[in-house]
Amino acid sequence: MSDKLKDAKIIFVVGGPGSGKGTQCEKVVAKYGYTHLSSGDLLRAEVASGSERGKQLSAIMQKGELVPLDTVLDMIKDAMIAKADVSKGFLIDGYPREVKQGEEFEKKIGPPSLLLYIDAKAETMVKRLMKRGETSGRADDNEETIKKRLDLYYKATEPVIAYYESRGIVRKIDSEASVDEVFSHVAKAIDALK
Ligand SMILES: Nc1nc2c(ncn2[C@@H]2O[C@H](COP(=O)(O)OP(=O)(O)OP(=O)(O)O)[C@@H](O)[C@H]2O)c(=O)[nH]1
Ligand SMILES: O=c1ccn([C@@H]2O[C@H](COP(=O)(O)OP(=O)(O)O)[C@@H](O)[C@H]2O)c(=O)[nH]1
Ligand SMILES: [Mg+2]
Repeated sequence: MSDKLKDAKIIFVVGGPGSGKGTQCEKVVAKYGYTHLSSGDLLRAEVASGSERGKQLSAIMQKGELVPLDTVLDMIKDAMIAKADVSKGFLIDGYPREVKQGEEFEKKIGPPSLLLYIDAKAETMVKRLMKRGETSGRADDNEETIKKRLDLYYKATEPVIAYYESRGIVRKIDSEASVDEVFSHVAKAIDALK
């Protein structure tokens, strides 16, 4: 476990593609001043840098597959350490994507105190992502890749929720309602932490 991060408050934000993780995290940042780290955003920043590693990542993400665990975890850890002294807490958005990622995170960084499970119907997620794709410029917001991301979510990521449920830290948030309505439930879950 990392020393600098040993007392850090950690919240995992897990949900399908387009469930609204990023949207809710922004609102948490505004209200609570937490540090928002989206594993997908970190990876996209690496791609945008044009580095050799970024090129490899881009190919994987374009297919909707998962990049190697160590790559993502190192990026998250570096970003957390950079903020450790000033952060009130960390929102880890879009990670863990599979149980193994959660286990490795805890070994290298520490345990989460809450897992926000942002839940929407598959149909809703597809609709939102197709709409977002009109303006997002994200190479993976297209019908074919969305389908693969969804399949992988159900196969690899849903088991993550069951894994943490047994530890009693999962709060399931229905994200079919309006953004503000959903946020009221997110805020309740965070307030209960203190
Ligand atoms: N009605 C409604 N729409 C939402 C809500 N949250 C997000 N959306 C819409 O759904 C789209 C996807 O939301 P994001 O926050 O980008 O979803 P995400 O879970 O971060 O998805 P990835 O970036 O693919 O990880 C956005 O463009 C929003 O317009 C919500 O609570 N209610
Ligand atoms: O821990 C992660 C997070 C993201 N990704 C890759 O980045 C893409 C976009 O992830 P993001 O969380 O932004 O979007 P979502 O999964 O919600 O579509 C995924 O499809 C994966 O290819 C990954 O491999 N590991
Ligand atoms: Mg996102």
